[in-house]
Amino acid sequence: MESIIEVKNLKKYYKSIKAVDGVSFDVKKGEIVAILGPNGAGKTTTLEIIEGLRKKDAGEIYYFGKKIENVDSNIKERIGIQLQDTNFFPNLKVLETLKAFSGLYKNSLDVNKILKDFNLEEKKNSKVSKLSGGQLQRLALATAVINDPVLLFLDEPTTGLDPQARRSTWEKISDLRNLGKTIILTTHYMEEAEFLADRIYIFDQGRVIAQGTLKELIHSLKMDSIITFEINSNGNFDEIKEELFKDSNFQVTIKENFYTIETKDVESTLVRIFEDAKIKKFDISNIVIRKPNLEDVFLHLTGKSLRD
Ligand SMILES: Nc1ncnc2c1ncn2[C@@H]1O[C@H](COP(=O)(O)OP(=O)(O)OP(=O)(O)O)[C@@H](O)[C@H]1O
Repeated sequence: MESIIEVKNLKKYYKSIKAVDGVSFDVKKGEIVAILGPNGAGKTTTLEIIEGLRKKDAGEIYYFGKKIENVDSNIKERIGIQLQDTNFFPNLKVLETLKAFSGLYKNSLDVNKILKDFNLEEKKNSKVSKLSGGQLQRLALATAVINDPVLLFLDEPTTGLDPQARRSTWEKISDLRNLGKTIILTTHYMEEAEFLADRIYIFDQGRVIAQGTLKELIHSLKMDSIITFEINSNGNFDEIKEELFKDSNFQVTIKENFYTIETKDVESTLVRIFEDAKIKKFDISNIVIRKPNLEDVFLHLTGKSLRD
């Protein structure tokens, strides 16, 4: 399938900080690609280099199959950018803001249709400074699509939003994909990448540490389920705590009285846990069996949590 963006061995160093350290990826026509990573992983720097807002130190960038050195006006007409913090003029009204953005392009969509599509009709005469976080985010998305771009860059499109506003932004982004847009977004929410992305690149410390579809990334863990539970004992539990399941081939993590066991065989693992509980006289509570997620992929690769 046709690549809309391709990046090869991109680098950007700030003195000793390797913000982007040899990143390669591509985005194909019609897909949503998520760059997932913790704070400081290099997501924004990567995006802003491709958008032409920062200079690269090394690497190659291809737009629509052609190698480019600068993001020229031809490309600018065909892309839409939502920055991490869009600073609108606070005293400008919503409609005025959209008109100002539409004036930047040769071709732009009808402003009234955009107001409707992004559920901002009621707010068209409100000053930007009076908008809620969710409304501001919708305005940022609306300004990013005003030129009807082929490719959309969304930098952390839902950071700071409450769960309801986040959901509705996700729906909006899905609608844009259904309209045929190609989208690259950054996020540090694994749920966002899980919900939206056709393919995911996991970033850490300026590098791509894993990539694939959600299914492929989870599959790479080679575990089917994760069982967590709490153990309580009347006896001196601390003494046996580390010894429990030591003779098993379980992958066990202990945090206070909470055990996490990764397993390919839920049934036999559960049998073993309850047998041990009976023999060694401890109680089990709060047992949860869940499927692995992107957080587990990240934890396995880096030994740390996405939100540390
Ligand atoms: N202009 C700059 N000068 C110096 N260091 C910078 C600059 N911009 C970014 N960095 C550093 O580069 C690294 C990557 O930053 P970047 O903003 O790209 O990460 P990020 O993954 O987007 O993080 P976040 O999720 O917090 O936005 C960080 O260590 C950051 O402090």
